[in-house]
Amino acid sequence: MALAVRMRVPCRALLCAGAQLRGAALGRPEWAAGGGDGARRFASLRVLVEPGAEGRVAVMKLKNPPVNSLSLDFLTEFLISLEKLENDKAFRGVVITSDCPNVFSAGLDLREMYGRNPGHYAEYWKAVQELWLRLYLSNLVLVAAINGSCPAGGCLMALTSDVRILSDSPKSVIGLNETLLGIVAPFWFKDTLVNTIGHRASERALQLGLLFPPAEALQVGLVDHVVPEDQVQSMALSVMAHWLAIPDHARQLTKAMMRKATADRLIKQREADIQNFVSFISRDSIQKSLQIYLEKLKQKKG
Ligand SMILES: CC/C=C\C/C=C\CCC/C=C/CC(=O)SCCNC(=O)CCNC(=O)[C@H](O)C(C)(C)COP(=O)(O)OP(=O)(O)OC[C@H]1O[C@@H](n2cnc3c(N)ncnc32)[C@H](O)[C@@H]1OP(=O)(O)O
Repeated sequence: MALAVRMRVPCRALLCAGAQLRGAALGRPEWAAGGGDGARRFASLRVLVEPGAEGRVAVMKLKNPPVNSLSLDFLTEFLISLEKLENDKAFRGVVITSDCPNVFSAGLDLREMYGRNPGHYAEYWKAVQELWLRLYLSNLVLVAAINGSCPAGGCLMALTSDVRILSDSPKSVIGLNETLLGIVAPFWFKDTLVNTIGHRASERALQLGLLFPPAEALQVGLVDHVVPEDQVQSMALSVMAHWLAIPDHARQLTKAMMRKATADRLIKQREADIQNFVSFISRDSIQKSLQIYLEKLKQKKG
């Protein structure tokens, strides 16, 4: 069954309309409701949304195999799902987790940033900005249940949550590793990290492109809890219950007070940030770095 998606904000409507057009062009239904409580359970190709046990909490499962890279299609579907949850007053909190084994998200999809044209880079970057803004300023309580590797854009996504739970596994490394790819984390990635772990720790982590293993991630404050893999989800729900005990209006105003100035920095210069990205990513030297990195990823297998 196709579900209608109502949009409140014009620029979001444009982004989402784009996704529906892309979906239609590919000849597939964009949304399917399922289960007895179909109004509350919905899925797109790449994002599965299930109500949590108590109904006030939804669990969003990222399912863009093999590594949940943040492709344009994925971002668009994720944003539509989030919008639906924000608009449904029954939901007060969302747990974000991965449906792909051992990987929370591999971050931005390198194929969206390599060998494309400037128009594509601009469209892609706008969607990345939108993801960050919508998550960072969300009125919902967001808990990231990080059940695997969480580099770069995956880490950024997790950093927008109110709480981060990381699985205690050697694969579960987390950090902004952009410099290792020969690229530079944008200022709003950096701001989000600084707001979480402070200036000095961020400077070191960003310059060295550090990917922190669980114990170090906990120590530096990048995550709030490290638990065995099979307890990530239950821990996320238990932390969520704690946060939901606070009246929404007071918590939401406090969250906005803490985060608005950071978000406003990007909002005020969104277009310039897109142009920066397009000219940076289009440079021959950057394209070369991305090519080498992609080749390294492929060679890892052979
Ligand atoms: C002055 C400056 C101004 C402006 C700057 C503006 C912008 C620049 C900054 C842009 C910001 C970028 C942030 C990012 O998120 S970049 C992405 C960084 N991500 C990574 O480094 C992670 C790479 N992946 C991995 O390390 C591993 O894949 C991972 C540990 C996640 C999982 O390992 P696993 O062994 O399970 O899988 P693999 O065999 O490695 O991968 C499976 C296939 O998936 C492909 N892959 C992996 N990651 C990505 C990705 N991010 N995008 C696209 N594709 C990816 C990989 O190549 C394999 O493909 P196949 O070989 O099967 O075809």
